[in-house]
Amino acid sequence: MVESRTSLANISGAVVLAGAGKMGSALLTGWLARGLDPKRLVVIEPYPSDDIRPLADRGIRLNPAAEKISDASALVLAVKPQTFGDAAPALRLLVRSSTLVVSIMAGTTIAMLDMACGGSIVRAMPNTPAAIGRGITVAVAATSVNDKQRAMADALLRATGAVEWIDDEALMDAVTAVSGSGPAYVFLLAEELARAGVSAGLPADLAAKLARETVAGSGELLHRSDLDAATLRRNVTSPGGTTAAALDILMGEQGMKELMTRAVVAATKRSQELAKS
Ligand SMILES: NC(=O)C1=CN([C@@H]2O[C@H](COP(=O)(O)OP(=O)(O)OC[C@H]3O[C@@H](n4cnc5c(N)ncnc54)[C@H](O)[C@@H]3O)[C@@H](O)[C@H]2O)C=CC1
Ligand SMILES: O=C(O)[C@@H]1CCC=N1
Repeated sequence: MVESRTSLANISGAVVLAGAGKMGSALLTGWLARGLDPKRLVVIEPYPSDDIRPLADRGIRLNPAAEKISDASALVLAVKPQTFGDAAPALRLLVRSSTLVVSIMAGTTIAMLDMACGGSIVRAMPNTPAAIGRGITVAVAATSVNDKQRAMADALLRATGAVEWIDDEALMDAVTAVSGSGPAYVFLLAEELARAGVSAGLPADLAAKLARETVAGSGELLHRSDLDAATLRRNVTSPGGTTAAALDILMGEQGMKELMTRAVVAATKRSQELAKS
C-alpha cells in the first residue's frame, strides 16, 4: 500500500489543525510523538487548553493571522460539526486546490466539505484511544485526492493508531456508530459494572477498581490474542457456573444484542441527520 510509506518527518509545508479539543489534541500528541516537526504545525483554537499553550515554546504556531499561513499543505478539521459553518469562511482562506483537507467531523460529508472549503478532501473517523496511540480510524478519500495526498493523510491518521481505508462514503455513518462512538459504550460498561458491584455489597472504590481493571485487562487480552471475542467469552464461561448465570441475563431477551443493535442504529441515524443539517 502506498499510504504507509510517507513519514510525518517528510511532510513539506505546514499542517494546520483547526480545533484542539479532545480529538484534535489527541491527533496533535500523536503527530509530535511520531516526529512531525513542531515548526510545521499551526493550531487554530479559540480556547487553547493548558496542555496546548506551552507547545508554542516548542515552535508550534498558535492562532497566527490567516495571511501568515501561506504554506498549508494539510488542513485538519477537528471542530464540532455544529460550529463548522461559522469556522469555515476563515478556514477556506488557507485552502488551495493542492491542499489536503482531512476532516474528522461526524456526519459531515465530502460534498459538504467541498462546498464549505474546497481542497483535496479526506473524510475520516478516529476514536479517543487515539490519545494513547491505540485508536482506529476509518478514512475515505474524494476522487480528487492524489496518491501523495492520500499518503500524507494516512501518515497523519496512522500517528494515532490503525487506519482502514474504505471506498464507500455511505459506510461512514455506521463506522461512526461502531468505532467513533464505541469507546463510550465500553466506558459505560465499566461504569455500570462498578455500580452493580456496589449494589452487590462491594465498597465503591474496590468496585471501581475491579471494573476498570477488568475492562482494561479484557481489552488488552482481546488486543493481544489471536482468538475472537466470542471464544474469549466462552473461555470464561464454565458450564453451570457463575458466568453462565450472568450471561443468561445479558444474552437473553432485551439483553446486550438488542440494546447494542438499538444503540448503533440510533448513532447511525444521528450521523445521517448531521449530514442533512
Ligand atoms: N470526541 C470523540 O470521541 C470524537 C470526535 N470526533 C469529531 O471530532 C470533532 C471534535 O470533537 P471533540 O474534540 O470531541 O470536541 P471538542 O469540543 O473537545 O473540540 C472542538 C474544539 O474546536 C474549537 N473551536 C471552536 N470553534 C473553532 C474555530 N472557529 N476554529 C478553530 N477551533 C474552534 C473548540 O474551542 C474546541 O476546543 C467533532 O467534529 C467530532 O465529531 C470524531 C471522532 C471521535
Ligand atoms: O459523539 C459524537 O458526535 C462524536 C463522533 C464520534 C464520537 N464522538
